[in-house]
Amino acid sequence: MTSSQPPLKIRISAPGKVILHGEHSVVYNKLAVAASLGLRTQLEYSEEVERQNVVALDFPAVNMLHFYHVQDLQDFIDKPLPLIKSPCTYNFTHPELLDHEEILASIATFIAEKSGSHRLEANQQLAFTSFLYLLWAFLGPMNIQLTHFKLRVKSELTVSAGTGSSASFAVVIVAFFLQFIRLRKLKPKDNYKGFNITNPNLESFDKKELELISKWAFQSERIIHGTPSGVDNTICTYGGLVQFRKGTLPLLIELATKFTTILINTKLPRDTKRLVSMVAERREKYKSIIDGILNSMDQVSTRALQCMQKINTKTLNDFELLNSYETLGELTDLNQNLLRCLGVSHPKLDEICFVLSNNGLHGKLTGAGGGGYAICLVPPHFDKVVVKKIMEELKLKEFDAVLTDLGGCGVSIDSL
Ligand SMILES: Nc1ncnc2c1ncn2[C@@H]1O[C@H](COP(=O)(O)OP(=O)(O)O)[C@@H](O)[C@H]1O
Ligand SMILES: C[C@@](O)(CCOP(=O)(O)O)CC(=O)O
Repeated sequence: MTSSQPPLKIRISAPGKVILHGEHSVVYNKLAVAASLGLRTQLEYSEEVERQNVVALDFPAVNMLHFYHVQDLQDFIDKPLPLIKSPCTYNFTHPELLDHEEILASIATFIAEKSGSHRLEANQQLAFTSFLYLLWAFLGPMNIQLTHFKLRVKSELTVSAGTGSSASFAVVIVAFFLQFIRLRKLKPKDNYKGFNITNPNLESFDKKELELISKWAFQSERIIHGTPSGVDNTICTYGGLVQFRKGTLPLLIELATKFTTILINTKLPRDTKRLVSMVAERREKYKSIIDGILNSMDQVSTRALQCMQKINTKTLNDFELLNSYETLGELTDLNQNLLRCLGVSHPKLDEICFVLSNNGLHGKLTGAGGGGYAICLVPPHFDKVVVKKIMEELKLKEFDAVLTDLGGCGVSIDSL
């Protein structure tokens, strides 16, 4: 991205996530329990490209391969960054100082002017807006002359299905800008605040950097979701198992035990923003009733977390293990019914849960609902032949079903 230095290559990846308990209620400060997935989003940045003066943005998950003139992007990031305080107080460690709405308005104008011939679809527009937002926020205040590059972000996750594709996308882009600044040893322009990078290890991010990545990915989630709770960007940054309550520090739990799940895709698209605002409308109309449901969800998350933590200690005997999984199954049924009361289930999700319960397992939707994925924990003692049979039955009903373990590692800098 900068001239006069050897071409750079960077690879970053981040996991997707599942919410085990607490979707929707987490928006109202209730407890959520989420885990990362083995499925990841991968970013590849390369300055070894054939076309000079051209920036290629390749986001295959949303069918977007666009080319822009380097100078157009340079002019864009050289504009004064809209801030709520003076530039001398800002650098990339202060996302809270951005004038979010003003930046989005400038980006919308830029996209309208420069994307003339490419008519962007809604999912492409959101991805591109998020990229430009982060590009400007990180590199706008830096002394930098952009040159040609190619940025490709591919993903093993299904987009818009509740497994955190947007947070995972945001995390790799943010982590990339941070890594780029570290490798290029960029310095701020005179009118912006200086900063110190204290982590000497260029192959991983330290605690402070991870905090920053999660914070910035939250900004991107605001663009894509409107009013995110913050659970998705947290789990996609840190990986493992996360106990999350809005406004408090997330508690990270390292998984010592294998938690196997079946993930079942209804293949029905859904819109998180719409589902979250639908719950808000329902709450407005039936406040005390919905608050009762949200409080029950908080209790479900608390009990489920206790159970998982017990299992994670690896000290339970067979009987205790069986009991803990039985409780987890009952809590899953309870939560699915509560989510149904909130209006975020779907007949296809209910059908999946019915197939599972008919065969001795328990399922619930995961993420915003309305379609997307259902999740089902498989106890270690559960008959593998029955699991196979269930998966075949689900496939016959045209659902996609995969077995996967929870707890992939968080954002990582991958070797080239
Ligand atoms: N790999 C990706 N590449 C580009 N954009 C992505 C990618 N993954 C997600 N997005 C963006 O995030 C949006 C999906 O967000 P959302 O509906 O919250 O789904 P999810 O529940 O999977 O996070 C897409 O419309 C797109 O704008
Ligand atoms: C419904 C909600 O709790 C989870 C949304 O998850 P997803 O977008 O479906 O991955 C919203 C949020 O936490 O911001």
